[in-house]
Amino acid sequence: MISVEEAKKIIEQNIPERKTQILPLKEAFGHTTTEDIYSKYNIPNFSQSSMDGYAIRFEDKDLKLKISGEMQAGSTEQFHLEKGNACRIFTGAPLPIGADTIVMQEKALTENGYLTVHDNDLEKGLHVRNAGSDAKKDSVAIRSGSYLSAAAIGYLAGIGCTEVNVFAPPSVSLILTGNELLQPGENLGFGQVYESNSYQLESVLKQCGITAVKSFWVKDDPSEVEKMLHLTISKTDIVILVGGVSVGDYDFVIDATKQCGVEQKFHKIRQKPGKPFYFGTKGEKLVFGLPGNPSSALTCFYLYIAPLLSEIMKRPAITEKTKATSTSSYGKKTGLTHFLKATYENGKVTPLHAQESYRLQSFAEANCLMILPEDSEGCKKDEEVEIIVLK
Ligand SMILES: Nc1nc2c(c(=O)[nH]1)N[C@H]1C(S)=C(S)[C@@H](COP(=O)(O)OP(=O)(O)OC[C@H]3O[C@@H](n4cnc5c(N)ncnc54)[C@H](O)[C@@H]3O)O[C@H]1N2
Ligand code: MOO
Repeated sequence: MISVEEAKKIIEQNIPERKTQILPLKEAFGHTTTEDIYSKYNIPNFSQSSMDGYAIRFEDKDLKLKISGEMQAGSTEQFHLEKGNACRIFTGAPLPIGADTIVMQEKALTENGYLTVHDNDLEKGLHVRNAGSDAKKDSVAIRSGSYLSAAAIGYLAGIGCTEVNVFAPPSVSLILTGNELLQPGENLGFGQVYESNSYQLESVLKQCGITAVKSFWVKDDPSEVEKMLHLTISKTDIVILVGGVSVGDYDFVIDATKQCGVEQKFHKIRQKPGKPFYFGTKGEKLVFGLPGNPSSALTCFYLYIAPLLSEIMKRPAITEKTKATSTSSYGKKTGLTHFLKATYENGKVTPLHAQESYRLQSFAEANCLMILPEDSEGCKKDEEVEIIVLK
């Protein structure tokens, strides 16, 4: 058995080469750019008004100005503003040639086609959006390695971009093993268990930006497990087997990985939950074996697979390590790192009541995992501990 830190290091040493992908802009949310993106145009492409009002020459502000024209958003014809004149203008409309300042209509009086300005705060250039102020023609609008937030997608659309080169999400297969598993919706019979791992894992994979997930169910039958592993390794970048990684007579996952030529990197970690976690590789393909207990499976995912996916796709992490003060004491034996389902608020962390790995009830309430290191005997009330916040 290896330590949590050793397991993390081994996974980091086996990160496959990153792939890139060109995506239509509307599908690129949450991805990270692989190259600088240039603006083909000055944005805005013309100087424009940011208010409904009147365009004037600043030097004319104290004169009675003749309103000699009108510009609305979408006007494609240019208008020349002569000295001593004003032009009616609306938000987003091009500034007339010669105008340099916008007077808000609330700060102007009009009478018989003439305008007087009543704005003590008027400055030259007020309410003018200069051409190229949001992006300069032929300059970098978004740097390589930028996370594409909703705002970034909007900004790229605003400079006329239609597609972007991003780090590609790996494709993932989930193989759920177990004769006892039943789909939610069916009547639960004696000895049966609702299959919940694919639900939580597909959800958290989605949170990690992975939508190309295929889930397969196989019985506890060595040849079925092997056949499915063989098929999924050939078709996807990452295979996650769930259940059947322990030492029982019907746990066939480790044998199947051997039969499929997967090189074992580790099996079993000194941690609770998730002790029998498995990791192996076949070429660039990664194979994980998550323990079947739902709480163990999800904990291992947060600890090891989520950070790996963030690294592959250069996305922000979905967890964050920080420190907090424990509101209660918690005792444990030395030898395993414990990850307790807990709640975190205002710098304080409270371990929840149900820590057994078959239970998801406390996990459903938790917003963090409290870390009690391998060599510790737990923590005391008011002691500072490390936690992993689940975003
Ligand atoms: N003699 C030993 N027995 C066990 C050990 C050990 O060290 N020595 N380790 C225990 C630990 S810790 C864990 S964790 C489990 C892991 O077992 P497996 O990965 O082989 O998982 P299964 O036996 O297939 O299932 C465990 C448990 O989880 C339920 N399960 C499985 N898949 C799903 C699913 N998709 N949805 C919902 N529930 C699922 C399954 O019904 C079992 O109750 O091994 C211990 N044993
Ligand atoms: O480690 Mo197991 O994952 O405790 O139930």
